[in-house]
Amino acid sequence: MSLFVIDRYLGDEVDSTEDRAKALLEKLHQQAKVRQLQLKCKEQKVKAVSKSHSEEEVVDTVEIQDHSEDSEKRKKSKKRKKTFNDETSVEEVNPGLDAEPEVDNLKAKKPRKRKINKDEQEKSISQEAEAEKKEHKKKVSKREAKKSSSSESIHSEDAKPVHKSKHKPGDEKSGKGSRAASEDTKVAPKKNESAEVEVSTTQNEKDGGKKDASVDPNFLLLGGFEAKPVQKVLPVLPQWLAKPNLVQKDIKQNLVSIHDVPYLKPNMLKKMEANKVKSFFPVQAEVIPAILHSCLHGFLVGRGGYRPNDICVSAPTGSGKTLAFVVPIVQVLSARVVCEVRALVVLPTKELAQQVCKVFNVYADGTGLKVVLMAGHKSFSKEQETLVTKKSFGFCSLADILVCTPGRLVDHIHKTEGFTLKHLRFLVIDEADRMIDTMSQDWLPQVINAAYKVEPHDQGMLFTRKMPGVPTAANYGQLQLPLQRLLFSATLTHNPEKLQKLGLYQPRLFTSIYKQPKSNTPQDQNGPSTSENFSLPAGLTHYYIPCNLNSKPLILLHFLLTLRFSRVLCFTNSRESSHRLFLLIKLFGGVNVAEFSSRLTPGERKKALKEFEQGKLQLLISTDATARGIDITGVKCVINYDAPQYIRVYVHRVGRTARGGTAGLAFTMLLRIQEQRYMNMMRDAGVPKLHKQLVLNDNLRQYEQRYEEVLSQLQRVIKEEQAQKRC
Ligand SMILES: Nc1ncnc2c1ncn2[C@@H]1O[C@H](COP(=O)(O)OP(=O)(O)OP(=O)(O)O)[C@@H](O)[C@H]1O
Repeated sequence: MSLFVIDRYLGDEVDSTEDRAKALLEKLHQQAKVRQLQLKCKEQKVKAVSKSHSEEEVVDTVEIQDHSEDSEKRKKSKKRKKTFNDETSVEEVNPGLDAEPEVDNLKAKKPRKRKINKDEQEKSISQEAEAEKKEHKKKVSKREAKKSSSSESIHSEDAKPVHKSKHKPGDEKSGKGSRAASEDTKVAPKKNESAEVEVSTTQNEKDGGKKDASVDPNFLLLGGFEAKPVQKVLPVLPQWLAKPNLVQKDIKQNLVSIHDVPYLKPNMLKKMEANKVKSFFPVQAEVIPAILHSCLHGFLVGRGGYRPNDICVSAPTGSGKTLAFVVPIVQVLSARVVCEVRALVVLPTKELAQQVCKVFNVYADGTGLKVVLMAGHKSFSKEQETLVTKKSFGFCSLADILVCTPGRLVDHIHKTEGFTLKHLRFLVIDEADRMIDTMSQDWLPQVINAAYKVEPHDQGMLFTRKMPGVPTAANYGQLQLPLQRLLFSATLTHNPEKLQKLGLYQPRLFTSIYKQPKSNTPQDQNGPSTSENFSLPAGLTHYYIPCNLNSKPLILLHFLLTLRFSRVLCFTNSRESSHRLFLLIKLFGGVNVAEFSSRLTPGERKKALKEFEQGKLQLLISTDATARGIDITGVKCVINYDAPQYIRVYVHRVGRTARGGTAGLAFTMLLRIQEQRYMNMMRDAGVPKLHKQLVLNDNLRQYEQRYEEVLSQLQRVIKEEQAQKRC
């Protein structure tokens, strides 16, 4: 019989956990022992009856186990074999009874059993056997029902091993352990187990698996592997971008007396008054003290690991950003003893570099500071001469403040002997968004490498600068010069990915583009959006003029000749278009006009700008070369003869008027086909309402005849120019 048991077990060995099998076997073992005790007390006849019952029971039990162990796939067969070999000593098995109570019963009944007669014994045994049989049948039917049930019953099967795996192997050896093991299949799980059970059960219910009535409530239900809705990941801006320092847009309403701005020295205040600057514009009132504060503890040495915050400024065109860096740099550097390049200002164009250099010269006058322009306006060798000089003891710098374009700067870094940026304290990047776009030229990493370059003879020197790394005591134990980056633009990107290219250190953002969060949603709490959203001068009024290709030049002539607009800056999208329009207006006559584009030599461009500024020209026709940063006083009106393709271009073009808190007009000529796209672009960028300016055909008729004549002349002139070019 026992051999049969073993064979059946081995043959049908299937999935269940080791623990569960052990516990079950332990239970069977106990029951067999009890049975043995009982059998010893019984007569031979009774034994035979009992044996026949037991045989039936064993078959049942084996069947039950076959069912229950269908899921025992992970059990190792070796171990299993061993366990069942041990079991071979069990002659009879009665799996339906709980072991322990039976033993107790037996102990109590033993003395009495001797007295009861054979019939009574037989009766009681057959009753017992019947009861056992019924109980087994019940269990078998339950298990079968469970097996046939859906995924829920699979979960319940899975649950059992989890529950049982909590047993300590040692416990199973003792009787107590065996009871614990047997009880464990029915008793509610311990604290953390119950959590698992509850979660899985509720999940199961949630998942729509209606609880099968046939499932034993004592079994664990695990599972709930249903796909859950994936939460959308919202972009979160870094704190410095999400919560910037707000700069007021309206200049006139927010002027701050120069005496109310902290950290300014009397010398500087005097100089400002001498230049008729009595109040600071909002951006200056915010940024100047911030830069000066970062230099309070000496501009040369970063003590105890001190490294100043980098500063980013995004303020409208004409809001005074230039003075916001010129004033603090000049004040701080005027305390220097030895002339070294301590401030480097990088700008995208020659004209801009010249303009900024001029402002530095005004404020550095009388301080002993040397301001040098390096933008390709002189030959390379002449620039080298203005940068360094060779003395008996080595090279000496001739510049404290260097204003340059990136191309020329990189050339000098590599080719000018004795030129060093090792003492650089301020790196100013004006028109920073444009400069980020030109980062593909790799100029910034080259500047940074030059600033942190350590030459052999520098080793062990007091202020040798190391490339900033992890802030440790060792890294900051040494005194060194801090390098601070200052970024300025009217259209500075708020895109952290782009700004990351600049390797900013704990930056502070000063901006006039800031939307207060409307709600508590995470999107709104992120502060300004990273989408292209710009602020424009408060004094600027925007118009658009619906037109067609033929009426465009006539409308311009109407503005100049009839409406008598003066100091008009007119933008086209290409230098060819610029030149053609310039020739047309010139041939038409009656307007003082000049052009500004890369067709002209730097000298011709300079002359054109100067004459326009002096009011000698009524109209300056330009490409986007003058769109950025150029500060021409008195520009009353900007006309976009060709509609700009990008919002940044629009912002910079129209920003040539309404500067420094003054009023200005911006007109854009739009073909019917361009209108919708243009309006969408303006709306998305948060540009204030555009006014429609209609020009009646009647007003243009007076120019039509002359215009026809000029067109034929224009063809001829252009042909001549092309012929000259070929020669
Ligand atoms: N505090 C001030 N008081 C009077 N005028 C000022 C003051 N600050 C700047 N300005 C004048 O305002 C004009 C615009 O200044 P600036 O060129 O610095 O503007 P910006 O912000 O750099 O413009 P853009 O973005 O176009 O380069 C200049 O003519 C400048 O002289």
